[in-house]
Amino acid sequence: MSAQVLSGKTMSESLRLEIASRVTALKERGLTPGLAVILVGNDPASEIYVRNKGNGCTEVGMYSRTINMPAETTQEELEAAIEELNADSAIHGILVQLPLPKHLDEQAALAKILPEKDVDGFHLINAGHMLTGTEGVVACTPRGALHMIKSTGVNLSGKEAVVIGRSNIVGKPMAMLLLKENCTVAMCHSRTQNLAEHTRRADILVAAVGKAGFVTADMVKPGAIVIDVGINRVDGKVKGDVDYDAVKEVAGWITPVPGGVGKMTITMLLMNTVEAAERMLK
Ligand SMILES: NC(=O)C1=CN([C@@H]2O[C@H](COP(=O)(O)OP(=O)(O)OC[C@H]3O[C@@H](n4cnc5c(N)ncnc54)[C@H](OP(=O)(O)O)[C@@H]3O)[C@@H](O)[C@H]2O)C=CC1
Ligand SMILES: Nc1nc(=O)c2c([nH]1)NC[C@@H]1CN(c3ccc(C(=O)N[C@@H](CCC(=O)O)C(=O)O)cc3)C=[N+]21
Ligand SMILES: [Mg+2]
Repeated sequence: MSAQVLSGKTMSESLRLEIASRVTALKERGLTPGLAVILVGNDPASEIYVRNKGNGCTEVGMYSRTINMPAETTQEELEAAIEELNADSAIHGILVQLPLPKHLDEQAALAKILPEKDVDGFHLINAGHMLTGTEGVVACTPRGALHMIKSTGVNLSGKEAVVIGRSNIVGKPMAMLLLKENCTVAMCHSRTQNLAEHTRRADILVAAVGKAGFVTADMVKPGAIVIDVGINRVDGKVKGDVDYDAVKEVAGWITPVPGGVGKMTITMLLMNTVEAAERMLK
């Protein structure tokens, strides 16, 4: 038996129709939702992501702006660009593409974004909402991944969830969302001993490691929900963190790369932006 494929493309199509109709409703009230992306330097992977975001905005009728800044931009210049977008009434969502060049302070830059315009959910206020389970902006990748997990219809309460990776942008918020769904959650990382013993217990396994083909079939419990967050460039192709062909013979559900979590991340970014615009009309 081969796993059911959870298509981020198919799920995004219906979600983007819903987003587009909410954009239309806002436009009828005189407000066009706007998303601004700040890109410092020219990392090729970031440029693909920025392009996909721009196309997504066009697809749902949103306004999109990309601010390209040179690699040698100073902290003061970056923060001034953020402040300008905070004050701009055409902009409802601000995203600072990470990672920033090494000389820049990421946390200080994120702290400058108005929490209401922080559509990434990376500001400390939104990170705090995530930790306390109160209402705030939920980070796009974990939000998209949870949507895919829920689409299986499996009752998550009491299930074993294992997240590999503990970054602030993926692993940690993903673990918090699964905890909120009453999963028993383990967060694994590079210091974890006997990783496969943890992953083999997982009813829900999320891989956010950044290593192509890292999760092999022997690490997966038969019938598990396997969510592949990884985006790795291998010989010019995009590959996930999961050894897809082998794992799909063991898992119950699996997400492809591309066309999986990455697609949903963009969709949830559009969702967070339309929600930010709606809050401004309330
Ligand atoms: N699909 C999407 O929308 C998105 C995809 N990504 C992709 O997801 C992946 C992860 O991204 P991100 O969280 O930012 O990456 P980071 O590099 O910030 O984090 C990687 C995590 O993996 C852990 N790790 C590394 N090696 C091992 C190992 N051998 N065993 C167990 N754990 C290990 C690290 O542990 P430690 O903390 O101990 O160092 C760390 O917690 C990347 O491929 C990235 O491109 C990222 C964002 C969005
Ligand atoms: N402030 C900030 N927020 C982020 O959310 C953020 C970030 N910085 N830095 C980089 C990572 C990476 N990330 C991706 C999102 C979507 C795709 C994506 O669109 N993937 C498609 C296309 C992949 C392809 O090019 O083929 C897919 O998987 O189908 C990829 C990668 C967001 N991140
Ligand atoms: Mg990182």
